[in-house]
Amino acid sequence: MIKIENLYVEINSNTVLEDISLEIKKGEIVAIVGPNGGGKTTLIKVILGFIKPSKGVVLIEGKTPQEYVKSGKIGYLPQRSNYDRDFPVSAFDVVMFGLVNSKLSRKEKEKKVLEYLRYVGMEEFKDHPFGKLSGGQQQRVMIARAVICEPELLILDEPATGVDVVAQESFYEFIKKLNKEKGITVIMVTHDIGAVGSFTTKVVGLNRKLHYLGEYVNFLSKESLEKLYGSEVKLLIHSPECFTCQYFNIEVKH
Ligand SMILES: Nc1ncnc2c1ncn2[C@@H]1O[C@H](COP(=O)(O)OP(=O)(O)OP(=O)(O)O)[C@@H](O)[C@H]1O
Repeated sequence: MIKIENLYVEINSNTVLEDISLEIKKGEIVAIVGPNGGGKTTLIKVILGFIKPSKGVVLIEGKTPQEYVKSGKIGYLPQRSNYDRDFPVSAFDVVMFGLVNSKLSRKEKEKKVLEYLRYVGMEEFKDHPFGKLSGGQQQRVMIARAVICEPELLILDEPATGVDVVAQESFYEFIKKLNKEKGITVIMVTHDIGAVGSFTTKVVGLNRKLHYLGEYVNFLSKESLEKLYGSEVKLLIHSPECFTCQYFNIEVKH
């Protein structure tokens, strides 16, 4: 679905991405990880057609990102901001914004908004002021807005920032469900590789260059982590039940 070849991006004469080549197939869930300033957001902005590469090729379904974006097949959830708690829009209105370019009638749009609010488990909050919802609830509403136009590709930039651990878990479950039921390809920038690793098909480790491309289980080796984050990296294990512990047969002592 996405083909990136020898991509270079320069911003203010600084090379932010250097010689990146990778492919993403339809139906994958891809995690982009790496240290702060490593170029993760820049890479997704290139895929979204917001930033033009200085060199290299980026094709989505054989089209340039700019052409592909015009087809309306990308849903995008930018990095979470602190929404104004008094901003007078309801959860319903926020999801409706996702249909701004749709040719459906008003009635059809309303029906679809309710359907998507139900899908993300937020129908009962439809008339709630968006700013007064919790962080996890706001993210669900924002996801409904990003997917209501039925995209083929969903791009999420640190979607679980500021969302508590329990809400994060159900949020990631929802992403998996979207991928499975609607066949949406998902690209996600994240700092919490431990939480998403078990269901990603591919990990992209970025620190200006492509330091890692492959499966999550191999990513967790000391070498690949040090290569990406430097020699001081420490692996923090969350609980004995976590996927990482089970996979590597790590015993957790309290
Ligand atoms: N508009 C800009 N003007 C100047 N420099 C920029 C701009 N956008 C990005 N950069 C630089 O490009 C580099 C990569 O930034 P980017 O936001 O892609 O990193 P990131 O991996 O997403 O970081 P983080 O994890 O902190 O969100 C950084 O050094 C950043 O300072």
